[in-house]
Amino acid sequence: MVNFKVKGIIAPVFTPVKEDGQLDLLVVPAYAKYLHDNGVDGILIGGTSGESMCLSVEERKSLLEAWVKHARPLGLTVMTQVSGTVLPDVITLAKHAESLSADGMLCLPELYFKPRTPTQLAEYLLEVSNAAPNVPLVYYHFPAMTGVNMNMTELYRELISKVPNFKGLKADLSVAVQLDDLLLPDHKIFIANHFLTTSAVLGYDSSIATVNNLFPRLVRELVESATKNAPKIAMSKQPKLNALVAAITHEGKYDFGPSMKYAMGVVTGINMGPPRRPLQKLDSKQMDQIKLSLDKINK
Ligand SMILES: CC(=O)N[C@@H]([C@@H](O)[C@H](O)[C@H](O)CO)[C@@H](O)CC(=O)C(=O)O
Repeated sequence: MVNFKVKGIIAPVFTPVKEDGQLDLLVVPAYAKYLHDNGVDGILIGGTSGESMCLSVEERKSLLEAWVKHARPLGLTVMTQVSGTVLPDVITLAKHAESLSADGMLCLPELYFKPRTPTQLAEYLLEVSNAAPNVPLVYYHFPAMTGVNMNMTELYRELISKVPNFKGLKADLSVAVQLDDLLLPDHKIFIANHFLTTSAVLGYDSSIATVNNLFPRLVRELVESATKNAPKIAMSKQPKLNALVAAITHEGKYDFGPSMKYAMGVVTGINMGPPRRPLQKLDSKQMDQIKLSLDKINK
C-alpha cells in the first residue's frame, strides 16, 4: 500500500535558467530555503510553471536531483511532473522519480494521440504507474492546456479500480466538487488556480498554484483563516491576491507563466531568468509595467 503524505501549500517551482538558456541549478538551494522559511509545505518540480515541456529528459532528471538534495533536508515534500513528452520518456522519468523516492508524481495525459475515453486514459496512467509502483500518482487535469476533458466521475472510478498507486488530482474546484462524495480518505485534490479562498472554505486546503511561489505567506494566512472557520477574514484577503495576479499579468494581457516567472525575481529577489523557448520573454516595457503595478499595490 503506497502512503501519500503530501498536503498543504505546494509551490510548482519555476525552473531557474541562465540568460544563455542553460539551467541554473545553483539557484535551487536559496530557492528551497526561501520556500521553507515562508511556510510552503512542499514543491512540485516541472509543472506548468516549471516549463518541463520545454526541457530535455536529462535536464528534468538533474532538476529533480537538485531539488531532492536541497529541499528534502528542509522537510519540504518533493513531487515531480513526469509527463508532457513521449511515453518512453515518461516511463524513464517515472523510474527516475521512483529511484529518488519522490513523494509523488504528476502525470498528464498523452498530448498528441489523446485519450478519448476514461478507460484509455486510465490504461495510459497504469503504464506510468507500473514504472514507479511506489510513487503516489496524481493525475494532472489541465484541460485548457491538454485539450483532454472527460467525465471526471467516470475517470475517477476507472483510476481507483485500475491504478494501484493513484492518489488524487490536481484540478480546479469544480472538479473537486464533482468528486466530493467519491473521494477516498487518503486521496487529495490539489487546487490549481489562485482562487484559493473559496476552495479552502469548502475544505480543499491543498493547492499547487503558481502564486504559492510568490506570495506564500498571504496564501497561508488566507488558507488558515478559511480552515479556522473564519471565512470572512479569508475572503477579505482574496482581493489582495487577485490584485497581485492582475498586476503581474497586466489584467490577463501578458502570458501567465513568463510574467509570473519574471515577477518572482521582482517580489522575492530570487531571479529565475528567462522562460525556456518556445515561451517568449517579456519585453522591457512589460517588465517595467509589472514593477510599477506591484509598487502601486505595495504602497
Ligand atoms: C502557469 C500556470 O498555468 N499556472 C497555474 C494555473 O492554474 C494558473 O494559476 C491559472 O491558469 C491562473 O488563473 C497552475 O497550473 C500551476 C501549476 O500547477 C503548475 O505550474 O504546474
